[in-house]
Amino acid sequence: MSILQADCIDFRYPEKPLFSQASLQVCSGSMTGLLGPNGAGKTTFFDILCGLKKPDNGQITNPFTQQLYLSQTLMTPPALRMYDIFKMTALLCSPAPINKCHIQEKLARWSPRILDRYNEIWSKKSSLCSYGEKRWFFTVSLLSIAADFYILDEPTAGVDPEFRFHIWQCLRGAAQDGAAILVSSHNVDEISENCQGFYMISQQKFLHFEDGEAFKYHYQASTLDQAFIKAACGADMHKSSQPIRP
Ligand SMILES: Nc1ncnc2c1ncn2[C@@H]1O[C@H](COP(=O)(O)OP(=O)(O)OP(=O)(O)O)[C@@H](O)[C@H]1O
Repeated sequence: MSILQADCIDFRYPEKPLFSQASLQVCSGSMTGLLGPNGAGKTTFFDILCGLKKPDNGQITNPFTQQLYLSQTLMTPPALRMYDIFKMTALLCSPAPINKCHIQEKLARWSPRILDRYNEIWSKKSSLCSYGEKRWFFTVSLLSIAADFYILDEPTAGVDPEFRFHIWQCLRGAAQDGAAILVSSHNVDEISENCQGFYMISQQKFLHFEDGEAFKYHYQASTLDQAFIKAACGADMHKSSQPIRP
């Protein structure tokens, strides 16, 4: 098993410290979640992992050789069709030529009921696609490009429940095929249901939880959202047993 290891990462913007001695692991063949309130630093951390930003201190050991990063915002040239945009993306980031049959073969294994809609969006002009359609189309297309490490920044944001389901099916399929997946979301339910463990950014650290129950237990919360709010407020359950009421 290959493991990406981020050790004791410190990072600050001039006006804002984000990480202090923050550590995290991502293993091949599994999905790891990253949760954190708005502005906690999820995107910044992904940028650090991809070498787009340098940490002030700490070390990243990354054994993966082919990594793909789906950023939070998608901008597509309105005049182009979705397949043209995907082909340009694949030219830039796929180690081998990739065609539609190749993508369909993977989607048929991972989440077959997505295929009809995928084919429909494939030939649609980008200007005629909704944001949610673009989001799920590029997420599942990216997963069909061969890589050993996928980083996805809020892939399900703005996507309806049916296509959120397909996205998670495809993520699960890619992990079962051996990839390491690191995925962020604000939806604690979907992260805890789908990931094999997750990290919550709290007090500039990455706190690891095996599952949603452990998360609720740690924050003495009755719901996952309540646990999230307590973590976001920086409740330190080792120092205080005072519950923070959302
Ligand atoms: N280049 C920059 N210079 C200064 N501050 C920045 C810069 N980029 C981001 N920030 C600030 O750093 C903080 C973390 O931003 P980041 O986008 O990493 O958070 P996030 O956890 O991904 O947020 P969200 O959940 O809203 O997407 C924010 O307060 C943001 O305003």
